[in-house]
Amino acid sequence: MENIIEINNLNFGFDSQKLILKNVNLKVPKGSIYGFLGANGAGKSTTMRLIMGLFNDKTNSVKVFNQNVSEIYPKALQNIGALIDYPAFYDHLSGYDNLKIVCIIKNLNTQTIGEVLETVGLSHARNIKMKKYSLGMKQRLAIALALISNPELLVLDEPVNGLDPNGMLEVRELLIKLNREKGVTVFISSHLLLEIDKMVTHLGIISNGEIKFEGSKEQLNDLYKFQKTKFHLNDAEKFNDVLKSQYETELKSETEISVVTNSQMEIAAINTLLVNNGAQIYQISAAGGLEEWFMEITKQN
Ligand SMILES: Nc1ncnc2c1ncn2[C@@H]1O[C@H](COP(=O)(O)OP(=O)(O)OP(=O)(O)O)[C@@H](O)[C@H]1O
Repeated sequence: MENIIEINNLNFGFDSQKLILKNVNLKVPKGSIYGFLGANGAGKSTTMRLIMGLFNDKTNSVKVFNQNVSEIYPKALQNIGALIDYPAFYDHLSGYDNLKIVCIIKNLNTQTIGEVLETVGLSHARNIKMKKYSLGMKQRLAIALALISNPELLVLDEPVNGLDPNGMLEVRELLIKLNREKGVTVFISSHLLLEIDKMVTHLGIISNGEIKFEGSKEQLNDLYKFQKTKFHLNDAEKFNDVLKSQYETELKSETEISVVTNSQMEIAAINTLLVNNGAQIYQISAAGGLEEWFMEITKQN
């Protein structure tokens, strides 16, 4: 599959004393919605700025559209819509007029404004002054701004930050629509795993400047799904002794054991072993799931 963004062995720091990004490798397939996840300060914005050529990568480790970043800008900016910092809008002007100003400055056709406002669901508010826009509407106008040159790639840094669940839903539905209907590749950063998980096809997880996971959604699901399984049962201490020679276990309470498991078959085998040893099983459940797993791998250390 063709990659629209590719980063190979990137090391980057603002001074020679401290690396902010450490041996970062990242591949954003064309046509994907790629979620770039990490806690505050993990290095997401720095990576995005390097992709956009806003920070200088002297090592030529970052490629966009198969070319070194240092060679493609500013021309390639026509083909990339970016939302890195929240854009400065004029509050006393309408959404339409704000976009018009940008079109004039960038020498773009103002006729596309109507279509872009339609895409982001703001046609009804095109003549309303921005000061009356909700946060969700402002965010969608910011995305409209990124879309104005009809780009192939969208690079969005925390576009759902500060939005309420409704605003997040609006932005999510918009991005999925752009991806499905217009084939736009979306590279989106966030620290909100559960929100991002609802829209992405691919994920990269960064922690403390290092990529901890990269792959498709399916690969991610396979990875965390069977990691730990909780067995709720009688006399957990006794049955923990039964399991611990064969499995990696943790005694959680008098009635709970957590076991590292790698497949459904293994969960069934443990269950049989426990029952054959006289255990009464009350409940079997996955420990934590995606969010717990994410917290674990993004723990700053
Ligand atoms: N211009 C800069 N000069 C020096 N250090 C910086 C600069 N920009 C960012 N950093 C540092 O780089 C590290 C990564 O920051 P970055 O903004 O990339 O993280 P982030 O994952 O985007 O986090 P957040 O969600 O908080 O924006 C942080 O320790 C930050 O303090």
